[in-house]
Amino acid sequence: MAKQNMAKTWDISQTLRPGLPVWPGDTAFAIDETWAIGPGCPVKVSRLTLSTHSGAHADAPSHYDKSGIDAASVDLAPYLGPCRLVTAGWTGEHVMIDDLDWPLIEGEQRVLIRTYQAFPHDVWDDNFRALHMDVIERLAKAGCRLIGVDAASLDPQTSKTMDAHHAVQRHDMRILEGLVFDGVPDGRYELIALPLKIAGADAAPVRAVLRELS
Ligand SMILES: Nc1ccccc1C(=O)C[C@H](N)C(=O)O
Ligand SMILES: [Zn+2]
Ligand SMILES: [Zn+2]
Repeated sequence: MAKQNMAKTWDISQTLRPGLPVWPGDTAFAIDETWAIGPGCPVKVSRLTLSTHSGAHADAPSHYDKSGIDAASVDLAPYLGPCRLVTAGWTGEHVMIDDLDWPLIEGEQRVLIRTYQAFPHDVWDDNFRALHMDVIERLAKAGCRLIGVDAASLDPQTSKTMDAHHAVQRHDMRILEGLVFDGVPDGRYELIALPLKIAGADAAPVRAVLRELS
């Protein structure tokens, strides 16, 4: 039988590992052995300790909305389907409306925004580029249901008002953060990034993948 051509895929997830850069003060990633293979024990089993916002993850509405639903309750449709990866300019605390190519974005239900030329895998970046809330409003008007970023948050690290998250809340959009776009060309892909089904969680890790559209 002819060898089936497999569609090209890109893993856009961070590796969850000890030393993973996390939000200042948040829970460090740890993995510990509960059992080890040896005499009388046929298996290795480990225990994970991690923040809900570790690595590539999906915020649940409960992260920014006191009456918001948890990660186990979100509909999966936004996290699975065609998306557009675009690159914002490289300067400024916020990605502004003029930093994005709106004719490419118009009509896209899932929009991924690259702010890093090279993802900071091994250091925490206090100055990641946030999205101006006007960008969220314009994305919602353009039909966007899910926003994905390579930054650690949609809002600046020092934000107390969480303007971008609350604009997302107003339009009931969904969020992916901590994605890694290095080596992935701008363009249209199939996004696969399903949040783990964790009851009560304000966010959940995802194994985020982009697949060539057939
Ligand atoms: N771990 C945290 C602890 C406190 C405040 C924010 C965070 C974040 O990680 C930011 C989050 N990813 C966000 O959705 O904005
Ligand atoms: Zn988050
Ligand atoms: Zn967030």
